[in-house]
Amino acid sequence: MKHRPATILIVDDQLPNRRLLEVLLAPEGYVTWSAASGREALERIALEAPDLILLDVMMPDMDGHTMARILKSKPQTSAIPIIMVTAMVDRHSRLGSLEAGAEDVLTVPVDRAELWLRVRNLLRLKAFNDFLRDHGAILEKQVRARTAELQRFRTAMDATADAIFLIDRTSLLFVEVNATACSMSGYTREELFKLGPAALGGTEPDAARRVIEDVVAGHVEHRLADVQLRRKDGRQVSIEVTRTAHRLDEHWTVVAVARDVTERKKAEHRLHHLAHYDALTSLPNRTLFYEVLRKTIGQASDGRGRVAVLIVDLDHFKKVNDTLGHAVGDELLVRFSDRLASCIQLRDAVGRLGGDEFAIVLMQEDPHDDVQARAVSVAHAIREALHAPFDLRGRSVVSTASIGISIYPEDANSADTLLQYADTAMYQAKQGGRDTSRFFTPQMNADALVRLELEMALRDALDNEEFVLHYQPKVHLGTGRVVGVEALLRWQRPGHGLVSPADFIPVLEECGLMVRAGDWVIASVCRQIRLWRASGIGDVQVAVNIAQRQFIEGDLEAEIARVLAGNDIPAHLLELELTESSLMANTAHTVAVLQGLRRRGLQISVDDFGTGYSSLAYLRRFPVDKLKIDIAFIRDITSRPDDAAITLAIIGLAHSLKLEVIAEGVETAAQLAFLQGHGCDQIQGYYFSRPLPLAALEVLLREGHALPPVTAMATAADAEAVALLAPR
Ligand SMILES: Nc1nc2c(ncn2[C@@H]2O[C@H](COP(=O)(O)OP(=O)(O)OP(=O)(O)O)[C@@H](O)[C@H]2O)c(=O)[nH]1
Repeated sequence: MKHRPATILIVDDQLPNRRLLEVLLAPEGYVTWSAASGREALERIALEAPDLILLDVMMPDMDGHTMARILKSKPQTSAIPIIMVTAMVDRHSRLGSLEAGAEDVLTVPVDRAELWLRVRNLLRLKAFNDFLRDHGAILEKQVRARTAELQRFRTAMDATADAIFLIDRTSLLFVEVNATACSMSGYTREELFKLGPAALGGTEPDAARRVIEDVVAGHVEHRLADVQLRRKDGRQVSIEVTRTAHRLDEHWTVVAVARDVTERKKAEHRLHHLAHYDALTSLPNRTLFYEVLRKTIGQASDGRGRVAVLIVDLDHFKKVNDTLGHAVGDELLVRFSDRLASCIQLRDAVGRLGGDEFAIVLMQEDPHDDVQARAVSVAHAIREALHAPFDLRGRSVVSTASIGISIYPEDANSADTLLQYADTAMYQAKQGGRDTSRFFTPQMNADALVRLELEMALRDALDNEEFVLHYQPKVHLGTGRVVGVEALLRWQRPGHGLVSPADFIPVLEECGLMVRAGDWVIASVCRQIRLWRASGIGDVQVAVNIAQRQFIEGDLEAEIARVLAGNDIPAHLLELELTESSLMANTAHTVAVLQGLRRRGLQISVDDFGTGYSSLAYLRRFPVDKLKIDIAFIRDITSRPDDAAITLAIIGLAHSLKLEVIAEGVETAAQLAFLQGHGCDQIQGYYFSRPLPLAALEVLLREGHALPPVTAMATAADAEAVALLAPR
């Protein structure tokens, strides 16, 4: 760029002086302006400022000093360098010039070289100062622009509805946040700067670091993530986050933009609910029920389980609508759906398919669970539940239902077909006169009939005193003597003889009669103990089996206390046997009940031990006196090393916990010898005695049958030779 020549204003009242200076400066290429007085000079400067002023000190209207002071006092002119030109050479005069603001003083006659040098130096100084001033102004402008830009950026950041968090990769701390981040999290900016994503996400720092590293590596860039943000007040906010990584020099920063989606999630949830649940009954609608059925079938197909589908349709529902009105009809549907739900278990599902048609899916929980039998029980329970009239706005309404049942996999493999077949079966139930149920498969209908008869007969059995108790002795291996008996429930079914417990106990459980039957057993046993004490037989300890339901329903402890007191017998004569699995279920409550019973002096033993998953540590928590080794281990104890090892482990475990051990199902002398040889305390089994009816047991007790003492039974071969029931 070509520089413009410097402009120099010469101020002197003497024309020759001005001319002389112009002439002297001309060779240097400067542009010179002239003024004959201070006033004229000021006017000229006001038009355009020169780069330098050569100023005469002595002038008539305004002397040089005055003019210099004026120029230096104004910001527009203070930077113009002034050289005073004076004939006065004394120190006082020079200092006066400098004091007035002049940068330099030249004395006349002017030396050409000195003039050039001084002018040049001052012009250079001025140029440098101008540059500094201009540069400062530019910098200042840039800073102002940058600040404004940042301010705009921050305003924009703060104005967005999304929360923005800048996270430092190394420290995992927030280094910048916007206003929404503060309002969303409930923290101030300063508080947030001490936190990082782990604190807000409620995760471990390692997990947060993995996420940040993934973002930096580009694995999750721009992907939306649904996360829960934990506010300062502890509330959770559902947010949707996008994260991007940015690198500046060696530093990585991750920008997380979070949007509060709580309202959207709620709306989605509401929509989902509307789309999947029936508005009247709040039950799953056809769509959701179909999904549940499909999933249940999927699970069953993995585990080779069975599934039952029941379609339940109210009979003549239209009449209710027509006679009592639609609103009453609606109310009946709601109340009926409540009763339906009470007929199934937690793991089952019920839905409303539409109108007065409902559906139920029953799932098999374990291999012993018979879904087909349960379907019969549930259908029966639904019909029973409908026996009580509905009180609908003061009107008593009785209703019945027709039920159709299909079974996976016997009838079909798909949800559609199963529903269709259950519907067909339901239609057959309607055809069959309503208020009944039908399976899709004829054979299943026959089975259902048998099962229903069994259920009905069992209900009568309790009222008609058809149950009896048999007793199997328990023998102490140290003394060989009978130390107690186990009471076993038997059913003397009229016209059928003695029914196997395996056939009726599960039905008792399924149709909810187990607690009543259990109470009957406890009452009968206690009465029997009292009778034995009154007779010559004396004290006999009797073990009764307690079902899991007896712990859950009713007040077992109070019931037992009442019966013991009613018969005036000591508590230690009653022993309770629980299976390992019922002990493990519902632990807190079970432990409390057992502790109460044990404080009263009852003996507690764990039945079928070894078939569950009890660990030593777990067992310690239960108040237990005895472990009964399951028959499954005893059966092959002398031929299968595994069973022998488990039996030995149980004996060792029991003794280390100061518990007694009893082996059940001992049938041979070899089994007996093994158990005796390894310190088992008691046995029970056919080897000594089968379960006996009361009269036979009383003979055995009176005659004092016993096993020979342990020393006489050293080996298995010896044991075989020992008389089975040697009289004492
Ligand atoms: N109150 C009420 N009625 C409904 C609703 N949805 C359907 N309905 C009525 O329920 C009745 C269903 O009738 P159906 O099941 O075909 O016949 P039904 O009278 O029950 O006779 P059967 O099923 O053959 O024993 C129809 O009258 C429908 O209008 C509802 O949400 N509320």
